Amino acid sequence: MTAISVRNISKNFGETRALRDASLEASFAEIHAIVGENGSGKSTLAKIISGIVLADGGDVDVLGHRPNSPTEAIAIGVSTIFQEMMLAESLTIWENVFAGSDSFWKRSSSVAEKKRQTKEILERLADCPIDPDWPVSAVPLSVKQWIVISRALLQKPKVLVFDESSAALDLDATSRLHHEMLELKASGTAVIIVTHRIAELVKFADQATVLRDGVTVGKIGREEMTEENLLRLMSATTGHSARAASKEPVFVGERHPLLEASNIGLTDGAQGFDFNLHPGQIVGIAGLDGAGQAEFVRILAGIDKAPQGRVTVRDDTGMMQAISNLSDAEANRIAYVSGDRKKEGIFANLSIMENFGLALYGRHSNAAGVIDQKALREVFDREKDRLSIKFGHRQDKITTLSGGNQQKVLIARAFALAPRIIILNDPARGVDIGTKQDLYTHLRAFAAGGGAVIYLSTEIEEFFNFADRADVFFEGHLFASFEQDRIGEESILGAMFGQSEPVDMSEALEQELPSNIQPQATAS
Ligand SMILES: Nc1ncnc2c1ncn2[C@@H]1O[C@H](COP(=O)(O)OP(=O)(O)OP(=O)(O)O)[C@@H](O)[C@H]1O
Repeated sequence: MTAISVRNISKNFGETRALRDASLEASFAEIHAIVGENGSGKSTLAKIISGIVLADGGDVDVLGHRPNSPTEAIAIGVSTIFQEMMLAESLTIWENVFAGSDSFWKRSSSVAEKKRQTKEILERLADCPIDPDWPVSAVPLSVKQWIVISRALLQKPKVLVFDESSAALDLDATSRLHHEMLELKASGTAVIIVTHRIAELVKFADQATVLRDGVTVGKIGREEMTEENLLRLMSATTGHSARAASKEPVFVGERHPLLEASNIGLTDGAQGFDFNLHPGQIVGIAGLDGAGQAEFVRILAGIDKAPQGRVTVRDDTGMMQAISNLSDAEANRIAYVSGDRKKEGIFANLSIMENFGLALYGRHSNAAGVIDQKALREVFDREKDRLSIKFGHRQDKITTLSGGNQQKVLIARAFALAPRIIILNDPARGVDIGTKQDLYTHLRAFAAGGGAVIYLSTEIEEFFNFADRADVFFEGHLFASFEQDRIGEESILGAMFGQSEPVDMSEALEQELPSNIQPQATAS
């Protein structure tokens, strides 16, 4: 039975044609994915189904209605989970879970009951103890994502729309989420999911609608659902799928570490661990949510201070300089790209250009502080071409960009800073597969030129054919380290669950350089 039938939809935002001819048919008891490159119109289509955006043209039938507002959509049984988390940070967890719910449940449940339900669902989903009275501001990004998900699930929807493009969920959490989706499907719900995680989608979606430049270019059923088929349809014009993840030429040069972290403890009194990074090296960082890896990369980037231990970077003269705050990091050309772009990355009220240029003003202004806008625009144009950022005008607000394109602006800003070390904290969340491949190519070229990369990812597949070393965190410390040829799903997953022998990183410091970094032949 058809739950959703939208046909020949068009939608413009000013001059941007977000959807030109989009159609989607989904049944009850079905998991239906919407896939496509960044900016292809996936979120816009999802928002039309949820009544958040109104179509300019075409037929919309959702559960027999054409929802004209989110409230109308909720009233007919549509729940939505969006990319950009809508949470009131100063309120408690339970207040957020039940925000706006009283009108649907007609104040049927007491505060105590709401708290009980919040605790029950969140502990199941987040797999950790939760106090419903905690303020949302105190919980990590992944728990915030679960709060938004719980809010939608508790409404027992007939249609659930899930725009997961930037979901902050690790591997284990993703499988719990898939389990919830399968349960919903079994109870008859039509689950619509917007995703870039093609490899996972192939395992559990029943149908996929593929968008390219605002047009539905195909629908793929369970039997034909392979990564190759999806990628071919998604990127027929760009040929991204054909791009092999080949290794670039490697950096030939400096033998000494560029960055060293010694005796780092993420909590006071913790057993310390060491870490090093050489020029030309790409180090992947993994771990289950809460294992310490996110805190660690923030320390390396000078954002937070290590409770214990010391981070140093070799400066241009060969001296090791301490990194204890952001200005140390900036002075030593360490750039940071956050995956939590809403909290740490973008300034929602500023334009695309302002968001890009903020950190560059110092470099492109004269002695009187006047910014050289022309020079800045040139840098922007170069970076936007490099990362294929799609937008209307430079002066449009950054929030008018699709999620993936916002993320690209932040990556472009990091490159434009001409860093020596780039630290990326799950940067590919919400970024389409073609752009991911481009990002890997840029990062490899950056490393080949003598830069060094620290790349935290919740998708360990990202490390394959890309990272020179993968360091895995477990229970608050660096637990295992794998060189290139040992980077694989089994090794990394095992370590994420604490299943391999911890390595002694102080020994690793003494060891040979990674195989891809050859010492330079010295002319004598
Ligand atoms: N509110 C808005 N104002 C202006 N332009 C918008 C708005 N919302 C979306 N767009 C534009 O419409 C196009 C499609 O955006 P949409 O968010 O639907 O893409 P998407 O496929 O979900 O992308 P992503 O994978 O990056 O999340 C983009 O070019 C985007 O910049």
